[in-house]
Amino acid sequence: MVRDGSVTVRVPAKVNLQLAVGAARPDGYHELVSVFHAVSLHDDVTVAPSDALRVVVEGEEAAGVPADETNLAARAVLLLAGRLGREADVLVHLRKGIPAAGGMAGGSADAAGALLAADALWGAGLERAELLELAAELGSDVPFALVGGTAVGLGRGERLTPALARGHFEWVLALAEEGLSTPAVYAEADRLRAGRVLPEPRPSERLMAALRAGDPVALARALENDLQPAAASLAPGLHATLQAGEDGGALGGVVSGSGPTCAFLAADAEAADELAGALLDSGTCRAVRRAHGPVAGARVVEGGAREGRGQ
Ligand SMILES: C[C@](O)(CO)[C@H](O)COP(=O)(O)OP(=O)(O)OC[C@H]1O[C@@H](n2ccc(N)nc2=O)[C@H](O)[C@@H]1O
Ligand SMILES: Nc1ncnc2c1ncn2[C@@H]1O[C@H](COP(=O)(O)OP(=O)(O)OP(=O)(O)O)[C@@H](O)[C@H]1O
Repeated sequence: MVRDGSVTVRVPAKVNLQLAVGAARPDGYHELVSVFHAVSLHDDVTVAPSDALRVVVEGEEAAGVPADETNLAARAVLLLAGRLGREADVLVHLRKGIPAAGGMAGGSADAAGALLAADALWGAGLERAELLELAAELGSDVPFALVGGTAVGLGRGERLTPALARGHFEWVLALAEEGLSTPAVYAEADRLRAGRVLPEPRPSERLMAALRAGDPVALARALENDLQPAAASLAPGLHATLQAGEDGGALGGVVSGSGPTCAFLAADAEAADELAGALLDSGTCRAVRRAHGPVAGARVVEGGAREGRGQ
């Protein structure tokens, strides 16, 4: 939905190629090494002048997304307006293609998109570093949605360094019937690992080498996620989905972030199409999406004077 004076930003979903989770910190967050990878599944966030802050949510993945001030995109607009000392009098329109509570950072993507769109609409001209700082206040995954590509996140995931990566990867995403709550999955991981001495999370050398080489076979073998046992403990159907991906010819598969979406790597576009069909036929998921990565972070696609600003 585009109207006069509006700005639309496209924001990608993410898959975590590696998610190494350390011990819980005193602030309740876990120390991470998160290798983020932006994929072509996306949301479109449109911000337009209005008499008050309003939220409208549409699109094939709109179910379960709040259309009020608790929406992360609305919180982003309120945060930026507060920083600028102005009213947040805009209509925020979300077209959701990223599943909610799916482990693909859909809410974070919308927050990043709303920040960039409102910045452009209001002509605020924030520096990239300022936008990244506001993004980190909104959530650990929000800075990456601005940056995109493939990047390593440290700390609680918000301190980003671009990864040396080449090539283009074909993904098949298996979407689950029910979402999973991110805090609940971290809490389940703590419960499952109670009493164990946890090593400090470190970037996987073989994953980094696979990315540098642009080698999908090596990348598929290196996918790892410390939250996977916790996600599968809360959603036991994930075992069958992962097995169906393997049986359907995936090079490798992993639960994305806190789940329950499963991400499978395919050798090429043709293999990905076949795998998508096999996963759908398996009856182990609600829906299947094809995607490729890496793609750019949040970028203005309509309206606004500074297209591509987020990259
Ligand atoms: C699972 C991931 O998606 C992987 O990228 C992220 O770690 C989650 O990022 P997010 O949804 O942006 O998370 P936030 O909104 O910052 O935090 C939500 C909740 O997740 C848990 N959380 C999040 C990040 C982190 N490093 N440790 C945590 O324990 C905390 O319970 C926190 O209260
Ligand atoms: N714009 C939004 N899109 C989706 N969910 C939102 C949004 N704003 C708030 N929410 C709420 O946040 C919850 C988590 O949503 P989100 O889609 O970000 O989860 P996620 O993809 O699992 O997150 P992550 O991968 O960052 O852990 C939803 O269940 C919903 O109630």
